[in-house]
Amino acid sequence: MTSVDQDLPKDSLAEDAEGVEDVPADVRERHAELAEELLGHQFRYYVLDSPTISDGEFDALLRELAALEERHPSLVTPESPTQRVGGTFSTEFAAVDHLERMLSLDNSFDMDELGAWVDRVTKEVGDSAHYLCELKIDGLAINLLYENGRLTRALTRGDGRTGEDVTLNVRTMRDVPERLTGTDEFPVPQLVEVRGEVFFRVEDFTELNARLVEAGKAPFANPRNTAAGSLRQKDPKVTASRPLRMICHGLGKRVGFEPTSQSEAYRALAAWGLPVSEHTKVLDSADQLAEHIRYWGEHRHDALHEIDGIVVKVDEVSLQRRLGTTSRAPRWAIAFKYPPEEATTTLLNIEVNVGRTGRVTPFAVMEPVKVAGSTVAMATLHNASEVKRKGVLIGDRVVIRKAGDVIPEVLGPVIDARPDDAREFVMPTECPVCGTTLRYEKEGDADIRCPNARSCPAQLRERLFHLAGRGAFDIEVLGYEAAAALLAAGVVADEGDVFSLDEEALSQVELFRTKAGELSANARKLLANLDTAKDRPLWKVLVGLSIRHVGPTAAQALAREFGSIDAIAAASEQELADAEGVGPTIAASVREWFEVDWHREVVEKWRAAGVRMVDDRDESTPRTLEGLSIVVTGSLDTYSRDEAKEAIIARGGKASGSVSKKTAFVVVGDAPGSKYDKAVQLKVPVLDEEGFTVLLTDGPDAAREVATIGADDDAPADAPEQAPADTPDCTAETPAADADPDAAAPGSAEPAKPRARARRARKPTPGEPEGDADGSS
Ligand SMILES: NC(=O)c1ccc[n+]([C@@H]2O[C@H](COP(=O)([O-])OP(=O)(O)OC[C@H]3O[C@@H](n4cnc5c(N)ncnc54)[C@H](O)[C@@H]3O)[C@@H](O)[C@H]2O)c1
Ligand SMILES: [Zn+2]
Repeated sequence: MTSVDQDLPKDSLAEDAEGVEDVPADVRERHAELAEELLGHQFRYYVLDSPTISDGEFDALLRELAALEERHPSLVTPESPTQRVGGTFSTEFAAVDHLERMLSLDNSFDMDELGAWVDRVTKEVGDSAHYLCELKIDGLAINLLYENGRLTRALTRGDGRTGEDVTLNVRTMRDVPERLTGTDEFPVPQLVEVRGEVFFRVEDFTELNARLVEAGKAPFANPRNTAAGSLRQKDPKVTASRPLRMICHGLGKRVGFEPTSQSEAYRALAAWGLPVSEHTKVLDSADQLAEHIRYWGEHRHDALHEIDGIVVKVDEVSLQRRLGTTSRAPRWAIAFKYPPEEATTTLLNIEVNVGRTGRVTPFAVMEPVKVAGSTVAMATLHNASEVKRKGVLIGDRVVIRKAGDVIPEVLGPVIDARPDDAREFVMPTECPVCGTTLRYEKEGDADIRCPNARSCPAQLRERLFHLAGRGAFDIEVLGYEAAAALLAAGVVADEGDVFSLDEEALSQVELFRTKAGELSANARKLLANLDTAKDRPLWKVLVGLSIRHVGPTAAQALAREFGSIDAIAAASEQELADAEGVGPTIAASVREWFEVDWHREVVEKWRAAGVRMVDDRDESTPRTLEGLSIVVTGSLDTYSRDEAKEAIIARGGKASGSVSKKTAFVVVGDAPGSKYDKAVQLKVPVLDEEGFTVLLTDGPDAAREVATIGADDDAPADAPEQAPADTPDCTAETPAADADPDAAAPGSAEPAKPRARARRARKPTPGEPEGDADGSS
C-alpha cells in the first residue's frame, strides 16, 4: 500500500525505536531526494497540467518512498508525500477552503494487497460490510458546493484542505446543474458538498484532437491532463469550448442529508439531477471483488472514458465512520490500479523498415520499458509526416502508450525534458536494404517506397514469409529465419523459385545443413511441405502471389468466379470488377499485377514446378450449397477455419465474413464473436458443429431442421460466454468485439489453431501490418 499504515505499534517501538539520526545516511539521502523529486512531479502534474513522467513511474517512486518509511518509521514526517494529499494550488485562482477535507485514495496493485485491505476492514468492523465498486475515472477531482439546491462554488482538490476556485469554469459544463431538483424521497438538502471527477470521454478527446490537427495545431497528449488544463483556464470561454464531463463519486460536508450508505447517496444525487456512474456495483465478498476487477481489467476500454482502476468502498456510512481516515486517505476505501498503459522512455533512434509492398516506414527504437504488462522497445511511426506531426526528436523522452492488445504507439515528446543534443529524423532517400532510390508511387502519397519490388531482399523476404503463411500456402518451416537464409544463400532469386527448391539447393544453405554437412531434418520437412503445398486450392495460390488488396476474401471470390489462374489473367478489368465479391479496386489491382512481366514469370515457374493453378470443380462433390452465403464463427473441433471454408466453397457456397439478412446459415463454434449475436438478432438459422456436418452431407433443407433460429433461449449449448453474473450491466453495452476471423475472439480461450500461430517465428520489426495485401496501402 502506498501510505504508511497509521497503526504502527508505537508502544512496542518505544524501547528500541530508531531515531532519524540512526537511519543510515544513504537511506536518509535517498529519502530526501525522492520526497523532493515527488513534490516536483506533483507540481508539474497538478499545477502545470504537464507532467514529465508517466503515472506508473510516479507511483513507483511513491512506493519506493513508502517502503523506505516502512522500514524506517522515523523518516515519516507530516510533510512527506506519503502523508499528504498530493497537489497544491496555483496563485492564478482564488484559494478557498473546502468545508470538509478532500482526500486521496490508498492504492493496491494486486489481489494480495486488496485482500489484505479486506482482511483489515473485516477485522475492524466484522464481516457485515458491503463493498461498493466503482470505475476509477482518470480525470481530476472537483468539489461542488450546493446551498439550498443552488451551485454556489466549485473548487479543485488543491492540497485537500484548500482548493482553487474554478466556479465560473464549472458553470460552463453541461453535466453540472445550476440547481438541484428535489423529490419526495430525496428533498434538496440545505447544504451539500458533492465530489466528482472531471474528464473527457475518449471519443470527445479524439475529436478535439482531430480538430486541432485540422487547424494545423499540435494535438494533446492525453485526456487526463487535457481535462485538467481545460478546467483550470483563466478564461471560462476556453473551458466552455471543451466537451468536459463529470461523474460524482463522493460527498463532503452535508446538512439536512443523512444517507445510510454511499449507494443510497448516489441514488439521491441522481434524483437531484447530478451525473452518477452506471457501472457502480455493490458486492459482498473478496471473491466477487476479484471477479469484478478481473472483468473490468479485460473490458477497460468499454467505458466511455479512460479508467486506471477500480475503487472499492465500504458502502455503509456507519462503518465508514468507524474505519475513519488517515492524513491522506480514507481507511474505508481503496483503489485497485490496473497496469499503466502509458510510460515514458528515451527515443534512442528512428530507423526504417521496408515492408512487403516496398513501403518504407520509420519506427522508433526505444529504451525498453514495461507498459500494460509487456516490454516495449519498438513502435511504428508510420511515415515521415507522422514523425513531423508528433514532433519527436531522436534523444527525446517520449510518452508511449500500449492499450490491451493494440500495438504500441508513440504519443509524443516530453518537451520539458528535451535534451540539448536531440536531433531531427531525416527520412533516407535510398532503400536501406538494397540501395535503390526511394520514390512515391503517386503524387500526394503519404508512403515512400522502394521500387525494386522484384529483388529488394527486404521485400522478397516479407513476400516469402507471407506466401508460407496460413492464409496462403501454409508451409511449415518456411518462417522468417528460413526465408532470410534462402535469400542470403542465393538459392532463390524471387518467390518464383520457391517450389523448385530441391536437396541440392538446400544443401547450399547453412541453416538447412547439419553440423556434419548433411541435409538437416528440417530441410527434408521443408521439401515435403512444399510438395504438399503445391496442391492447395486456387484461392490460396492467389493469396500467395502478394497482389495488393487480394487477401483471403478477395482471393476466394476470384477463385469461385473464375476457377483458374489463366481465366483470371485473361479477364478484362471490367469482367473482374463485375464478378461477385470483387469490385473495382481489386479488379484494377489484379490487372495491374498481371501487366508486370516478372509477375507472370512467377506464375509460370510455379506452374512448371507443379503448383495447381486450377480449382477442379470436383464433380463428385455435389454443389448443394450453390448461391448460399454461410458464415463460420468461433472455433470448431473437427474443422480448421480454412477447412470449413473450403468445404463450403467446394459445394458451391460462399464462405462469408459478415452476417446479414442474406446469410443462409451461421455456423457457431466455441467462443464465437458478435456474429453470433447478429445472427440471433436477424433470425438467421444458426448451426452448431453437428448441424454443420448435416449441412455438408445432407444439404440445406436437412440443416434447416436442426438449426436454431432467433430467440436467445434457443441458443446452442456452447453459446457465447456471458460476462460474470454479477456484472450484467456491463454486458448489455459491451458485446465482444468482432475479431479478425483468424484471431481469437476477445475473451475466448484460444485461437482456432494456436499451433499454427506459434510455430512460425517472425522478427518483430514494426513494419507493415500483416494484412497489407488486403489493406489500403
Ligand atoms: N505523472 C506525474 O508526474 C504525476 C504526479 C502526481 C500524481 N500523478 C498521478 O496522480 C495519481 C495520484 O493522485 P491522487 O492523489 O489524485 O490519487 P489517485 O488518483 O490515486 O486516487 C484519488 C483520486 O481518484 C479520483 N477518483 C476517480 N474515480 C473515483 C471514484 N470512483 N471514487 C473516488 N475517487 C475517484 C478522485 O479524484 C480522487 O481524488 C496517480 O495516478 C499518480 O500517478 C502523476
Ligand atoms: Zn529495397
